[in-house]
Amino acid sequence: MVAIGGISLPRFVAPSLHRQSFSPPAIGFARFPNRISYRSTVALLDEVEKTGSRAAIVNRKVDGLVKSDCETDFDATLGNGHARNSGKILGVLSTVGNSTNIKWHECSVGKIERQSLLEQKGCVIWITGLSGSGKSCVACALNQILYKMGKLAYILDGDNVRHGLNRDLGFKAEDRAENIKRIGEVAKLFAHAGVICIASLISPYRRDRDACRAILPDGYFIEVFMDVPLEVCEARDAKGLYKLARAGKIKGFTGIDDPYEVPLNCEIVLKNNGGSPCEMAEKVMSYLEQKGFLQA
Ligand SMILES: Nc1ncnc2c1ncn2[C@@H]1O[C@H](COP(=O)(O)OS(=O)(=O)O)[C@@H](OP(=O)(O)O)[C@H]1O
Ligand SMILES: Nc1ncnc2c1ncn2[C@@H]1O[C@H](COP(=O)(O)OP(=O)(O)O)[C@@H](O)[C@H]1O
Repeated sequence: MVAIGGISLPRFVAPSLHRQSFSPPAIGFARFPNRISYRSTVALLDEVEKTGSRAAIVNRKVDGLVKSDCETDFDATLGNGHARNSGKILGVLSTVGNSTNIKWHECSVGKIERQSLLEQKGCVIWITGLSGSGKSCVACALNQILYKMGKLAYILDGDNVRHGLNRDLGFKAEDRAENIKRIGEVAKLFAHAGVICIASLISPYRRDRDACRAILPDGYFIEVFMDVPLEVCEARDAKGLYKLARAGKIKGFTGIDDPYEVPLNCEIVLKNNGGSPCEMAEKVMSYLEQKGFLQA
């Protein structure tokens, strides 16, 4: 661990911190001296307008950009994939679920361009585990480490999203399924935006987690299991909810009278006594680095 500005940071971030300043990068073209200039951007955009496609940018390999397989996958899962799955394509209009006569709009600034801008790859880190297992602490520690490295992450915390988007949902199985589905879809959009999206929610049912995995390209859904026994979570009881559940004042509480299905083949397992949240986040960082998510 190293202590910088009163914040303890794990070893993982120390080398880069020695080399570079802490300030978050400025936004705008000025930040990318090694990238395409404003003048040539305008020229390219003119060409895009003329040809009506993003191919001008992609095929000219500006800044080494090439449309990758993964982007094709993302495009498919975002729009056309759904239309194709619905089996009903009416010329350029599609029917997706109950949405009739809709059309997918393309833009010349795509995932590859955003990745290049952010110097990272968007993905979803899905942290699952019992209440009190340490999901939020790990999510926050991970977010801090990434921020200090100049990487953009965003946390979708079950508790927080239930304050807004999912405020209409309770804790019955179908409400949890809807909660997880919506957060999965939002997380996919963040990943497509190039952001490292950290979803932290109990997500107790395997089927619901697997459905979120299925809407992302292979490798872009990273499931992290907080492997902390119920007794430990209950002893922590940070919010006093286990006590209420044991007293019968909360019904259907995960681990008490509602099931938690342990992941069978997740990417990362964080065991109880595996160290502080920061040390656990360091393990996730190693995975991200090894898989190339910390570069464009
Ligand atoms: N019945 C029941 N079961 C489990 N948890 C409950 C329940 N009622 C309220 N809470 C509080 O809601 C938080 C879990 O919300 P999630 O959106 O993560 O749950 S789920 O994924 O839809 O199962 C959870 O937060 P965490 O402790 O951070 O996990 C609890 O604070
Ligand atoms: N790695 C850890 N080791 C020991 N205690 C922890 C650890 N991570 C979290 N805790 C404790 O557990 C409590 C619940 O953590 P939290 O992140 O809120 O869990 P969750 O989001 O899964 O409900 C916190 O009050 C914290 O003190």
